[in-house]
Amino acid sequence: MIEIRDLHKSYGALEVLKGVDLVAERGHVVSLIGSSGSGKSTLLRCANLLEESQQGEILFEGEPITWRGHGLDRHPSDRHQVTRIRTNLSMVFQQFNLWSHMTILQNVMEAPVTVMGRDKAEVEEKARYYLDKVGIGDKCDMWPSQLSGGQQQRAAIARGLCMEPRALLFDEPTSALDPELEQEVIKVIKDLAAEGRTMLIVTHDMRMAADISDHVVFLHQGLIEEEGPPSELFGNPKSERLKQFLSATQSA
Ligand SMILES: Nc1ncnc2c1ncn2[C@@H]1O[C@H](COP(=O)(O)OP(=O)(O)OP(=O)(O)O)[C@@H](O)[C@H]1O
Repeated sequence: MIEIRDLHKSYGALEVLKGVDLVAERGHVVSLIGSSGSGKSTLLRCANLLEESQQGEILFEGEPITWRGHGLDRHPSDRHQVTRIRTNLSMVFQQFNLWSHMTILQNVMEAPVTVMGRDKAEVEEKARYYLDKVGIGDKCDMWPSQLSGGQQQRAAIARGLCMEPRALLFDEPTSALDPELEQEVIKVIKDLAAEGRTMLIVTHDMRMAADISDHVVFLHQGLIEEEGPPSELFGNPKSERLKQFLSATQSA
């Protein structure tokens, strides 16, 4: 379970998150929707300790993981804790960030072997398993540049999975995919949630949010305007802002 309580985040004078409270239950898929600039990615980045928040708390399975005061990654013991948290709460980025000088298999194995110190042979077995699971088991020895955008995205998901995290944070997981591949990625995400992993997903794709989510959160200018099960949020939106947002996305 991920719990976010009264989270505030500013970039200089720009207040991006203004007191966000959110709960993602274990094994649930929670989608974050909202206009560009509403703070969705910032919220994910705070949960993955890529950003420091100024106020509030984030708890992962009851443990506070909020970071504040002395800069991320500076102190060796902090670095250790950051690594531990990131391996439990793995993030899949909008840009795939695959290492161009490593094969797909090496990319997927890198963090578990070099950062987490796991046994190489075991990691390789898992890496191949997860690459198969996302449908690119035959691309292990290729370079990222030899893969299509959708295949690179799936490699990035396999890389996140190979760390065997208890939660996955996705920033626009299907943005570069054609509809068929999008369905494959959606299936992977649903399977992972069914295994008990918690998923927090930022998306502009309302169809996907409706299909995949247990809970949908609509952010507006750094605050939660409305949240609930997808059937309610999309079927019977209450806030005028959400109604406007949904009709704008439908006509886009
Ligand atoms: N590193 C940064 N430094 C300064 N401002 C930033 C930084 N990152 C994000 N912002 C600003 O914070 C606000 C929220 O950005 P964020 O990326 O969280 O929004 P978003 O809802 O994910 O948007 P989008 O849907 O366009 O991805 C924006 O106004 C953005 O310009």
